[in-house]
Order: sequence, then structure tokens, then C-alpha cells
Amino acid sequence: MNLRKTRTASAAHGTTGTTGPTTHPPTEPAAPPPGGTTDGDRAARSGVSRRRLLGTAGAAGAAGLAVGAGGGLLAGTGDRTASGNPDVPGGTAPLSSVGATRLDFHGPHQPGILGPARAHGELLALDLLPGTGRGGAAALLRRWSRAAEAMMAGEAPDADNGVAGGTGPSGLAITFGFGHDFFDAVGLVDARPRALDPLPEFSADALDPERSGGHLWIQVEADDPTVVFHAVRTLQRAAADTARVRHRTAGFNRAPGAASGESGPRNLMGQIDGTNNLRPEQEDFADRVFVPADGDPAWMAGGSYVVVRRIRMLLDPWEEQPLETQERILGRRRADGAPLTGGGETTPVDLAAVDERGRPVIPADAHVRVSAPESNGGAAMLRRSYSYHDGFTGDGSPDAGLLFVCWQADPMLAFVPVQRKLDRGDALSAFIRHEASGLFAVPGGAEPGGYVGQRLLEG
Ligand SMILES: C=CC1=C(C)c2cc3[nH]c(cc4nc(cc5[nH]c(cc1n2)c(C)c5CCC(=O)O)C(CCC(=O)O)=C4C)c(C)c3C=C
Ligand SMILES: [Fe+2]
Repeated sequence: MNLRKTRTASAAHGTTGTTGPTTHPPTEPAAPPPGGTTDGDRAARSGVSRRRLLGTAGAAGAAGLAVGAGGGLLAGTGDRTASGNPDVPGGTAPLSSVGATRLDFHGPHQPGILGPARAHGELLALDLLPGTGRGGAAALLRRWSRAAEAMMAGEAPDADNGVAGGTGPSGLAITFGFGHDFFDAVGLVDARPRALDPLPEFSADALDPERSGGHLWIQVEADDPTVVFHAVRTLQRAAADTARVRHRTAGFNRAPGAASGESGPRNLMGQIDGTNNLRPEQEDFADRVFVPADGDPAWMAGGSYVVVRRIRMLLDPWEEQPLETQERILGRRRADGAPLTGGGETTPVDLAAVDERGRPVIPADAHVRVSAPESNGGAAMLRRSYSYHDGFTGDGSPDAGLLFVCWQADPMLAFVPVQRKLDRGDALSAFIRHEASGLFAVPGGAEPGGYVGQRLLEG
């Protein structure tokens, strides 16, 4: 693999960090694809009345389409009248593109990995209650998958509480994963992937075990916060008697339509984040992110491993730094995200460039140098993170930072070597603290009529 070529090609296509409301791949097309799923098709399948669909058809057309989890394209209808709340005027007013965006629960990969991270996200870890066993876990995943499928389609789940009544699916994506200790809990130790071996300890780690790990992991994201709450609450209720929430963090990203510029979203340090991410159009993208069809273990085919790190930003000392210092710590300009070696946000970083005195223009300890594939034997991951803000601590400093989420086919070839390097030599380290950690196996997408993890639990 030629990394330099890959990075240049990505920039040459004009896709790095400049498309859509975020810089995450893939983007949403502006027009329906030939042969895309029609509102009528879906109405026939779901039993939703055509009259109701017509109430939102104009909005769906204007809003364009959403990218399905497996690359399928679905017209958004935003119809949530199935929630059955007669007080809600759902279906009478057209939904905007925010509400109408609908993703497919089914596909080769689970939703919530590809495509843009949504404006609101919650990451939860749950532990199975003692005695649940494999059968209980399978029943839970079946219930969860059924509820996720309905809610992502903008339909009411079983025993709905009506909280999302009148709201469109809003890009809702729900993703499920299994942690290392899940396999002990359900007696499936032999099926545990080697890739779930605990992450090594890093010297700068300050991890809180209460907010780390977990048997099961759920990512819920959407462009509407009530839709996220509704989904989280529905899944938590469906887990009663089977699993308890161990920890949960809410995150956010820029809302669709909030910025007029073309550059990507900013993190809470003010930096444009996500520019040099892996892109689906890169030749080796799928190999890097997903377990291949003949991968090991077989039940993980089409799946991916997610590493989640709650990284607190030490914003008081950070904001005291002069702009020039902040930019040398990162290696990019704050205003436009351009590398210190010049050009615009999508211009490739020139790690070899030196100034008139022969010193590297991108400092030796700059974050983008230390984390780059060129500095890590080619290691790379798909980053898809959220900001978080959980208030202020006793001394007045913000409890805020990055819910760093990254996806890869093998953490030992992606997150681990890069984090090892960052741990030793990243100038940003003085301004961040890793406070919680998780590593989960996220199986491929469920087949229609099936559920996530079925191959593991019934294999
Ligand atoms: C182990 C992997 C990484 C961690 C942890 C991490 C934390 C972290 N990053 C930022 C902000 C930025 N990171 C940027 C680039 C970047 N970061 C990583 C990896 C980790 N970051 C990689 C692989 C890269 C790409 C390097 C390259 O090839 O150029 C950037 C620049 C814009 C971009 O390319 O996304 C920013 C900004 C923070 C604030 C943070 C912890 C809180
Ligand atoms: Fe980074």
C-alpha cells in the first residue's frame, strides 16, 4: 500500500474534509438514485398508509435521500404516526431533511459506522445480570434488533411510550457490540475474538473502571435529541431483567445546517477535526475497517472493532496558550485547518518540509505528525467521534472533551500502535486526559428477520 499516494488521491478528489456538514464518510447524495426505494414500496411493506406518506412526500423529495447502513439508498418519509399518539400532529406538516433522513438497519455492516456522525449521540455499556446466559442474551439481542429496526424506520417499537411521536427518524442509527467479558458471562469463551484482548495500558491513562468496559455496548445517534432519548429509553426498557446500564455518556456534533462554510466540524479545542480520516473511496478502506467475509472468527464477518476513549480536554491551560503554540501542538492552523506547511484544509501535510534553519515545519511532537500513518508503519483507523460536556468540576474547569470513537478491522494494527506513539510523544498529551476506555466487537449487520449477533449466539 502506498500511503502517500492514498492520501494525495483522497485530497485530489476534493473529498477530504470539505463535503457535507461533517467530514466523515460517506456523504449523503442530493438526489434519489435510479431504482431507489420509494415511499409506496415501503408503505406496502410496513403497512403505513399511503395517505400518511403523501403528507410528507414533498419534504422527503426536497430533503433528498439518506445513505443506508449497507450503502442502500432510502427515501426519507419521516412518518412516525405509527407511534399512535393522537395528540401529535405528525404527518400534517412536511419534515425538513433533518427529520426525514432515514437509514437502513439491515445491510452488510451495522449502521452508525459509515456516514456522518449525527448531531446527538449516546454511548452506553451494559452488564448482563447474573444467570442471564446465552439464551437470555440471544433473546435480548432479538428484542433490541427488532426495536432498532422499527425506530430507525420511523415506526413505533413494541410497547411504545410515545416520546418520539410526530418526529421523523432524523438519521437515527443504532449499533450493538460485545465486550471482552460478555463471552465469559454467556459461556462462549471459545468464540471470543483475539482482537478483544484487553488494550495495553498507556502511561498517561487515568482510566475510571466504572466508566470503562461492559458486556454490551450500544451507540445511539440521530440529529434530534428526543429521538435519541426515545431510542435509548426503549432499549433500556427492553433490557430490564436481563442487563443493567453500567455507564452512559452523551455526545454531540455540529447540527446539520448550522454552518455555512465548507470545512469540517470543530472539536471543543476549536480545531477542525476529521480532515485526514480514512475515506470509503480509498482502495484499502474496507480492509482497514471491516473484518473480511472469510475473517476469523466467522461470526465477525462484515463486522468491525470499536475503540472508545473518553478523553477530557484540559481547556483552561489549553485556552491560555497563544494561537501559534496551539497550532504548533496540532500541526494545523486553527482558522481553516490547513497544515502548517501551507495550502488549504485538504492540502496533504508535508511532513518532510523544513524551514530556513532546517527545522521541521510540522514539529516533531505535533499531533498530526505523531498520529499519521507514515509515523506508524501505515496504521490507520476510521475516526467517528463526538464532543461531550458534563458540566464543571469543583474548581470550575469544564468536564468536557472528546468521546473518541474509532473503527478498525484489528485494533492491534490501528488504534494500539498509534496510541502507543501518541502516549510517548504527542505535544497534545499535556492538554488531554484519557479517563475511560472500551473495546467492543461489533458484528456485521443483521439480516432481515434476524438479529445482531445471531451467528455468535446461535452458531
Ligand atoms: C489513537 C488515535 C488518536 C487519538 C486518541 C486522538 C485524539 C485526539 N485528536 C484530536 C484532534 C485532532 N486529531 C487530528 C488528526 C488525527 N488524529 C489521529 C488519531 C488520534 N487522535 C489521527 C490518525 C489523525 C490524522 C493524522 C494524519 O494522518 O494527518 C486532527 C487534525 C485533523 C484531522 O485530520 O482529523 C485534530 C484536530 C484531539 C483533540 C484528541 C483528543 C482529545
Ligand atoms: Fe487526533
